[in-house]
Amino acid sequence: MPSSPCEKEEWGAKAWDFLCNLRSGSPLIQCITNFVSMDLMANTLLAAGASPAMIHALEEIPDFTPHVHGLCINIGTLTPQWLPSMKAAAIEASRSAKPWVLDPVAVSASPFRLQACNELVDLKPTVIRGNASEILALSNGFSGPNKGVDSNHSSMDAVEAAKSLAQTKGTIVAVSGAIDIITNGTQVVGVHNGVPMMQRITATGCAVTALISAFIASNVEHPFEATASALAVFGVAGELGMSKANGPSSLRNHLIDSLHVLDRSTFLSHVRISDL
Ligand SMILES: Nc1ncnc2c1ncn2[C@@H]1O[C@H](COP(=O)(O)OP(=O)(O)OP(=O)(O)O)[C@@H](O)[C@H]1O
Ligand SMILES: Cc1ncsc1CCO
Ligand SMILES: [Mg+2]
Repeated sequence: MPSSPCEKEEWGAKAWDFLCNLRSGSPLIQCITNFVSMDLMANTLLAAGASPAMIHALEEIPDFTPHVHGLCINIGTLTPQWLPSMKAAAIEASRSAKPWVLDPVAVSASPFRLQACNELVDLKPTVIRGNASEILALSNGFSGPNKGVDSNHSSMDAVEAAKSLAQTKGTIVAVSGAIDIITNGTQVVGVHNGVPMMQRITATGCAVTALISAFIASNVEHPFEATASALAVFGVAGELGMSKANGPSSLRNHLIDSLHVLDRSTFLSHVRISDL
């Protein structure tokens, strides 16, 4: 459903305020993530104004995690050795009332991955962010052949699965794609920003999940709106970056630069968030 001009302005102004809160507060975000995404994720957080820390040793969780503002857990290159750190950090975050986000990368690739993901979901992430194939698989408890870490579904195919997952698990669910879908089980919002070439850069999804962690850590009273805002800011940075890029490699750099210099009027003229 297209948004009214008033609704559009309200969402844009809110999303900008949330980015300002992130920039002024510079939250410390712990990321336990896959080897592919570490660089882009850390640089995305820095460009947005947050402070990333890729700390994953089980021995360090009790000392470090209580001091972070937000946590991002991503199972992209999961091994049995990493899972205890992820669970310990999630438990510590919940205990100290810090928001955390789960990225269920390639959840259907194996029963091991699905089981690990289900165990992490039971530790009550504030937000789950995946592509459409991942959210469909997680919601339906499906493990079987899929397209690895990439999606072979449209985000709109996953709206009901996302709502059902949000309702049964009591979390916010975000599905990335041409239209990013954000739901808390009742309300559904769409973000119509971004460019298709963002899919041709590995770990843009992982990076936006980390950005969601920083947005919800900086706006703890409003995790649903902050999640939509993070996706909109990242999408707008992609659009601005694309206007200077020649392909995926230069888009990666221009997206980071655009996120760093993003100003209010440019953001407000590009942001497209609406109720669905
Ligand atoms: N067709 C599209 N048009 C506009 N933006 C898109 C499109 N597809 C993806 N995006 C944007 O690209 C980013 C990454 O989303 P994507 O769904 O590709 O994540 P992903 O599959 O989890 O990626 P990865 O696993 O490589 O990190 C999101 O910000 C999303 O909004
Ligand atoms: C390519 C790839 N493989 C495992 S994680 C990852 C990064 C994108 O999700
Ligand atoms: Mg992904």
